[in-house]
Amino acid sequence: ECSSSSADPMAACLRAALLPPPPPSLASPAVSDLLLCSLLRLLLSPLLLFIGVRYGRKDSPPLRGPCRRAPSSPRARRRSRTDSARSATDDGARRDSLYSSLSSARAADVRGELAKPLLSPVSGAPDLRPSLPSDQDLPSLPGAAPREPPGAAAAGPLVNAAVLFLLFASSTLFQVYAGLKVASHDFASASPCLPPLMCLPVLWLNLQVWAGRTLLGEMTREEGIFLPKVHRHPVFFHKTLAFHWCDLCGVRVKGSEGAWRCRLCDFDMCRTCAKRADAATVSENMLRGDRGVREEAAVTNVSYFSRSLSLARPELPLLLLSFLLLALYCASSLALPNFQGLIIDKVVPDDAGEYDEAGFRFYVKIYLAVMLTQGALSTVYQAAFSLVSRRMVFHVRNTLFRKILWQDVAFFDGTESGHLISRLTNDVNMMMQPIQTSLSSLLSNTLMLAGGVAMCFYNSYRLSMLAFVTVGPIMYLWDLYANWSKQLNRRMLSAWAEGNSVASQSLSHIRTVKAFGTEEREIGTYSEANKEALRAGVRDAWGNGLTSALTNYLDLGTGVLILFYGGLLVMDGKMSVGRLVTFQLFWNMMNNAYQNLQGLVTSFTRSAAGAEKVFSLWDSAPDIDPSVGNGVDWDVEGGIELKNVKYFYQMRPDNLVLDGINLKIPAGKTVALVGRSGGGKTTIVNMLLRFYDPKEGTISLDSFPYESLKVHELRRQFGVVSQDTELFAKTIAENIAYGLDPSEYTMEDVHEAARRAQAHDFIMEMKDGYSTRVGERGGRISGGQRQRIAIARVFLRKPKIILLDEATSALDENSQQAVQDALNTLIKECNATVVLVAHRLSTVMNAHKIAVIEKGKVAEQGSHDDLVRLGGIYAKLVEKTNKKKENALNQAAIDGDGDGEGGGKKSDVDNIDSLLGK
Ligand SMILES: Nc1ncnc2c1ncn2[C@@H]1O[C@H](COP(=O)(O)OP(=O)(O)OP(=O)(O)O)[C@@H](O)[C@H]1O
Repeated sequence: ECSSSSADPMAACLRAALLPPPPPSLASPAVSDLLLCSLLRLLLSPLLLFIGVRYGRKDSPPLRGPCRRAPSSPRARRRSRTDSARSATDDGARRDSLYSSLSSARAADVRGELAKPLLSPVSGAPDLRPSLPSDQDLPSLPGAAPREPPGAAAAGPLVNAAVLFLLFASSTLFQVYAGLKVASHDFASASPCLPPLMCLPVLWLNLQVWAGRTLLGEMTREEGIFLPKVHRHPVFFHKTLAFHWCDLCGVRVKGSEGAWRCRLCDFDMCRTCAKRADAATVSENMLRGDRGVREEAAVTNVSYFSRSLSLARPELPLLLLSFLLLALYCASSLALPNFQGLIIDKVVPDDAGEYDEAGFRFYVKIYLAVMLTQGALSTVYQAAFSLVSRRMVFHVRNTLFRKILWQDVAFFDGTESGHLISRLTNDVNMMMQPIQTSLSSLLSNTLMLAGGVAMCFYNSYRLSMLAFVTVGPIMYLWDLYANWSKQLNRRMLSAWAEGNSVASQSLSHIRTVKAFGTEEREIGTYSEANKEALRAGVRDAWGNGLTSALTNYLDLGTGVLILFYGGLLVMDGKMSVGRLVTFQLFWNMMNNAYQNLQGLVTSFTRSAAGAEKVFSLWDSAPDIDPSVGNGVDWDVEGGIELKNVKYFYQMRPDNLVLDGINLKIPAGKTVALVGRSGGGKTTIVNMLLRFYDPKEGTISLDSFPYESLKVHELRRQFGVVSQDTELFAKTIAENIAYGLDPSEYTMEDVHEAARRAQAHDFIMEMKDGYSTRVGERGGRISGGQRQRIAIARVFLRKPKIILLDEATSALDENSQQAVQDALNTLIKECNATVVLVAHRLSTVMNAHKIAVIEKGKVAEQGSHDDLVRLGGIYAKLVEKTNKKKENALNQAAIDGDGDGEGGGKKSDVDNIDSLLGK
C-alpha cells in the first residue's frame, strides 16, 4: 500500500499502519504484538532492576559500634521509631536511678563520668548521653574512608539514574505502540472483551514502571546512620556542605571537610563533633521540651492535605456552598464543547448542500446562556474560596504563634529567634501557598478531569486510547521532579532560617556590630545564607523547566497524533468534523485540568517541606503543660520550700548546677541568696518561676507541689526585677501595666506605682511623659530608668512573692542608689515574700534569712547574726568587708579624703564576687 499511487505517499503509509482492517479476533496480530511486548517487558524490567540494585547502591559499608544504620524498610523504620520511643520512656522511667548516681558525684565528677567512652555508661544507670560513633567507627563512615572502590560508590547514583531512564523510555515507547495498535484496530465485530483486553497493557505498563521505581528506590536507598540519642532521624554524610553550621558546636562547617546532615530537618553535625565521645545532646534549633529533644515527623502529601482540610473545618458552611457552586460551574463547562460541536455541525452543509440555520441560531443562544451562567458562578465561588483560604492563613499564623509562646523555656534556650521567625513566615507561607492559591482549582480540576475523561471516551474511545498513553509518563516525570524539588525546598527553608537568624542577631545587637565595625562581615554571612537558598532555587527552576519541556513535548506529540488520526477517521467517514472538534475541546479541557492538578500535586509535594516544620511545632506540646493542674484559688501566703532540688540545663547536661538544694522561704520574709558568680542563684530564681522542672526533688508553694498547680496562675503570684530588664517597644505606661488587664488598673495607679518606684519624676521630665515610647528593648532610656520601670511594674501588680535578681548589678553608682532606694521601699511596703539575689553584702544584711549557695548546695543559712556567729563562708565575707572598710578609712585619713572611700569605689568594698575571689 505504501507504494500505491497516492498523492501523499507518507500519509498513505501512516494510514496503512494505523488503519489495517484485520479480521477481528483474539488471536489477531495486534493482540499477539501487544502480548509479545508485555512479555518482553516482563523480562527487561527485572533485568534492569537487577542492574540497578546491584550497581546503583549509594550507601556505605555497615557500621560497627553504638551507631546503627537507618532502617531501610518502612516496617523496620516504624519498628525502630517505636523502639526509640520505648527506650526514651524507659530512659525517663529510669532517670531517677541516673540522678541518684549523679547525686553521689560532685559536678566535677559528673563531668568526668560524662567524658568516659560511650561504651561504658554510668554503672547501673541508663546512658542518657549521645551514642556517637567512636573514633574506630569513623573511618568506616561514608566519606571518611570508604571501603568500596571509590569508583563504585561514585557510579551508584549514575547507574540508578540510567536504569530509571531506561525503564521510563522503554515503557513510554511501548505505551505509544500499544496506543496506536488499539486506536487502529477495528472492533466492529470483535468479541466485546477485546477492547478492554487491548487497553490492559497500557495500565500494566504504568503499574510496572511504578512498581519498578518504588522497588529500586527502596532497595538502593541511601542509608545514613541512626544516632537515636543525638538526633531522631538518620543522618547522611555530605561531602560538600557549603553554608552550614554544626548544631552541636555551632562552628561553621568547612566546605572541603563535609559533614553529617539530616534530610528531614535542619540538623547538621561537623566531623569533629561526630568524633567527640563527650558531645552532649545539645543540638541547636531542634524541637525540645523541658525533658528533651522531640521528633520532627516527615509529612506525606496525604497527611499534609488531610490536615490542611481539617484546618478548614471552621469554614465548613462556606466551603460547602463554594463546592456546590463549583460543581455547577464544572457541569456547565462540560456542556459547552458539546454545543460548540453542534454549532459547527450546523454550519457544515448536509448531503443536499443545505444549512440548518434555525438549529444554528438555537444552539448559539443556548451556548450564550450557559456562558453567562458560568461567569456568574465562577465569580461567586472564587470569592468564597478566597475568603476561606485567607481565614485559614490567619488561623494558622495565630495558632502557630500561640504554640511557640507556650513552649517550655528550655525550648527557647536551644532555639534562635531567627529560626522561629522563619517558621512563622517562610514555612507558613510555603505550607499555605498551594492551599491559598489552589483550594478551588483542586476541586474544579478534579471535576473537569473526571468529566473530561468520560466525555473523551464517550466521543471516541479510539482517540482516547491513543491520547492517554502519555498520561503515565507525564505523571512519572512530574512525580520525580516533585520529590527532588521537596528536598531543594527543605534546603531553601533551612538557608532562609539561617539568614533570618543572622539578621535578627545582628539587628538585636546592632550597637555591638557598629562598635566592632563588623557590618560587612554580617552582611556577608547573611548574603551567603541567601546564596545557598538561591542556589537551591536556581536548581529547582532548571528542574521545573526541564520537566515542563519534556512533558510538553509528550503532550504536543499526543496532540499531533490526535489531529492526524482524527483527520484520517473524518476522511474515512467514520467521524463527523463536529465530533472531532468536540473531542479536541474535551481533550484540551481534560489535559488542562490534568496539568493543573499535576502542578498542584507538585506544589503540594514541595510545600510539604514547609508543612513538616509547621506541623511538628504545632504538635509539640510543652512538657510544662499550661492546661494541667489546679488553679491557685486560696489566699496565697507566699511560703516556698525547695526539697533536695537537683538540676542541670538541657543544653549543658555536663554541668550539674543545683545538687540537692534544701531551702525554706518563709511567707512574708526576705531571703537573700549569696554565692559566687555562676553558682546557681539565678537558676534557683528560674526554678521558683517554674521556668524549668527540677530533675529531682520538689518545690512547693504554701505546701502545694508546683506540678499540682496551673503554671500560668502560679507565675502570676510573682513579681520579678532582674539584672537587665528589657522593655517592650511600647509607651512607658504600657510597659508599667504590662500583663494586666485594663480593667485591673487606672492611670492613677500607674502614676502612683511609678512614684513609689522613684520613676515618676524622670518620666514627667520627658516631653511625652507616660506616653513616651521606649524603643526596642527599652533602648531609648537608661539602664537605671529601665530598672525603676520594672520596679513600678511590681508595685502595680502587688504580687505575693517578689524576686529581685541582682537588680542593681548592671548600674552605675548613682543609678544603683536610686534603684536600691526604690527596692527598699518595695520590700517594706509590699508586705510580700522576697527572694533577693545580691552581689553586695550591704543589700543582704537586713534579710531575715541569708542562704549561701556553694557548689550547687546551700552551704549555710540563717540570719546575718547567726551566720557571723557560725564562722563559715559568710562570716569570712563580713570579716573581709570590715577589713577593707578599715583600710579604706585609714587610707582616707592619710590622703585627707573626706568621703572615706580612699579613692576606691564604694561598691568594691562589699562586692561579694570580689570578696569570694571569683
Ligand atoms: N540557659 C542555660 N543553659 C545552660 N547553662 C546555663 C544556662 N543558664 C545558666 N547556665 C549555667 O548554669 C550555671 C549557673 O548559672 P546562674 O546564672 O544560675 O549563676 P548565678 O549564680 O546566678 O551567676 P551570676 O551571679 O553571675 O548571675 C552557670 O555555670 C551558667 O553558665
